[in-house]
Amino acid sequence: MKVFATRVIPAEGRIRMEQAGIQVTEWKEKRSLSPDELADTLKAYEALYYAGGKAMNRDFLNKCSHLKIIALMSAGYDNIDVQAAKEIGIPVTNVPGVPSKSTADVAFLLMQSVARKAFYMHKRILNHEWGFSDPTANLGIDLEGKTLGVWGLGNIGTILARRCQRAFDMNIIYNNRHPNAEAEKVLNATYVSFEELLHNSDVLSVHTALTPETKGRFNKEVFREMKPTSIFINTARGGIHDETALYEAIQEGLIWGAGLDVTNPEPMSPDNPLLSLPTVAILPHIGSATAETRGKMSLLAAENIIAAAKGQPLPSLIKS
Ligand SMILES: NC(=O)C1=CN([C@@H]2O[C@H](COP(=O)(O)OP(=O)(O)OC[C@H]3O[C@@H](n4cnc5c(N)ncnc54)[C@H](O)[C@@H]3O)[C@@H](O)[C@H]2O)C=CC1
Ligand SMILES: O=C(O)C(=O)CO
Repeated sequence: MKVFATRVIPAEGRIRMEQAGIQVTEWKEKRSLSPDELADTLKAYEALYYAGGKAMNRDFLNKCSHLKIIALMSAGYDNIDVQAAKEIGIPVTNVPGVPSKSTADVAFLLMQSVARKAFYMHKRILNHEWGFSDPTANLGIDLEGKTLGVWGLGNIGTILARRCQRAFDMNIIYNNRHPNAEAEKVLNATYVSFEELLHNSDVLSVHTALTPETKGRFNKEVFREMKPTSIFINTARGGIHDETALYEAIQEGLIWGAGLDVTNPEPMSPDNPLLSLPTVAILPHIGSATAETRGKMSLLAAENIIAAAKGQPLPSLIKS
């Protein structure tokens, strides 16, 4: 089988495929191929190893109907029209659960960074503005004993909740499509309505997929319902929050601050006013970016390709 990868992929995954006799070609340029360029390129391949790039809509998928598999090297699959792929007959796989711990760690990092204005303090040092002598200056907020609200208590949200409980003895509330009895038992977490989540969270962390239902959900009206001392965290997808509304909400004191690993669009412009706020911490979508995790993600994507080449059941086929 001949596989085309949309980016240079971790060696673990590439070597695993090569050992299985699969020929892997990687797109090595920094710019992403346009959908038309990618569709043209794929005429010479039987499988797509998607490690990032442009969104794959029905029109694109129609042009690639010969593919035996599209293997995503991500847990999220909002970048592809899975329903269209199913109708066209292209199986799509992802890497569920593999990036969870590393991504929860980034949410954990962001909430502490916002609470203590860490990114802003770093910028001040670079600007020769050390000036800590005033005891009322540079004040952050403590997380100990506060309430973490998780929107979407799945793989990542559950790990974050456990981290917060162990490190800061935080109380856990959550809102999900369905109550999660197992998590409630392990975390002593309480299921609440979306409105209660907004009203009662000191830190509100978003962990739902980006879907038509979650898109743009965190708008000005929603931020208005949150505590003025609260921290908004999003490591899921930038499309879930409205960035202008988020900036205004912090400026107007509707919420205390925000930590984002995902923005809308990506990359975020360096001129975005959010970057100038003391209680904001922004990272360039590095949730899963550790050597260990990316290696494991690349391996599971490779295992899906190998299974497709052998005509075996796919380890992590997206069913919906
Ligand atoms: N920043 C990064 O590098 C990474 C980001 N992600 C993002 O994180 C998202 C979550 O990942 P996982 O925790 O593995 O997914 P998951 O599927 O295990 O958990 C998502 C949870 O959200 C709930 N949910 C979905 N729609 C909802 C709604 N409208 N209202 C309430 N709850 C809803 C689901 O029931 C589920 O419990 C992914 O979809 C992906 O977009 C994932 C990995 C890395
Ligand atoms: O896995 C995902 O969905 C990501 O966003 C990147 O790891």
